[in-house]
Amino acid sequence: MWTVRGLVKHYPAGRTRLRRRSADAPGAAPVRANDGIDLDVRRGEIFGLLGPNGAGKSTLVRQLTGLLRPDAGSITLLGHDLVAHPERAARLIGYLGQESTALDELTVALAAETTGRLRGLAPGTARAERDAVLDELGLTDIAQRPLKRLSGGQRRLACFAAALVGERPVLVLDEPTTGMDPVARRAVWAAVDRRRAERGTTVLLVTHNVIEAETVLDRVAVIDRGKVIACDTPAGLKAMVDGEVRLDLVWRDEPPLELPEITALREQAETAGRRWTLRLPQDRARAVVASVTAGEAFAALDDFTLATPSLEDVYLALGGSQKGLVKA
Ligand SMILES: Nc1ncnc2c1ncn2[C@@H]1O[C@H](COP(=O)(O)OP(=O)(O)OP(=O)(O)O)[C@@H](O)[C@H]1O
Repeated sequence: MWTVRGLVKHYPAGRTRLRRRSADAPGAAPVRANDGIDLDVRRGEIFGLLGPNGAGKSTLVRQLTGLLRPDAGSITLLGHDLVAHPERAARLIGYLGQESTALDELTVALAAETTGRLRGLAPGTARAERDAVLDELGLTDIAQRPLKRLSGGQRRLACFAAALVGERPVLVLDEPTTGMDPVARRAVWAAVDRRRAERGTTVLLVTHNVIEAETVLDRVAVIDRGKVIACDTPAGLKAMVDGEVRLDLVWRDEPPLELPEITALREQAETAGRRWTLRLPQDRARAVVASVTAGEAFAALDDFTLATPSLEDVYLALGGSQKGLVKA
């Protein structure tokens, strides 16, 4: 129902956000933010875009929602050509972007009601939908507070509520749960599930949060440097690194490098301060745990954890260009 083929988007050199210094150099190349993206999102699915900072996710989403014109490629949503008719996206998609500045001056109730009115609801219907959605998300008590006086998580939830008013068949959520507490997160996923079950709503979700991605997504496209480097169910992707485990060792102070087994481990470890992360076959991990917990090294160890692979490990196994997915 949502088909994307050969999508390309360049930003001119010199207007780059993250690479400003190199882009200012004379002759700097334009940024190829999306570099030939193909996607097929099915009706009723919760489809994720996962990738590190600067991978090109927001650029892709802005094109998919008709806000940014691609340099090349095609986008069709529910039979509509969104490259030729980007204005049609607003009738098909409820979009929650990363920023809420447009709604910040309004109260929670007015933000929801106004969104409903802008989407063509009659005044009475907009008010009724507003009340229902605020109640569903537990926002009734703060309905009369302006968004700019709320905490980051509350503001995010209020914007999510507004995006739900005036039902659209597709929801695009760009990191919807950032800053939310667990109660608010659960309310978001319950609201998404309900719409999918009752109306077959399709959801495109941009996320950095690996745990959330693994629990809520039906399928996920891993994006790196403007390309889709893998696309499958979370379980399908994780099967690629089956048999590997992640071992984290946290040293109290300095690692005991006088011990040869520890020096050998350092070669394979990714280090971040006192933490060493190793990705190892299961039996090798067991042997390493046995040696660091039984021997002299144990006294120097503050903590250790063994974990099954996550989508982060999949990203690294696929040759991802960054050290990981986690937002800096
Ligand atoms: N308006 C812009 N002008 C110039 N370059 C841009 C612009 N927006 C993004 N870029 C560049 O395009 C690339 C992709 O950025 P994009 O924001 O799409 O990534 P992202 O995956 O959404 O990152 P994040 O997770 O940080 O939001 C980056 O190199 C970025 O610096």
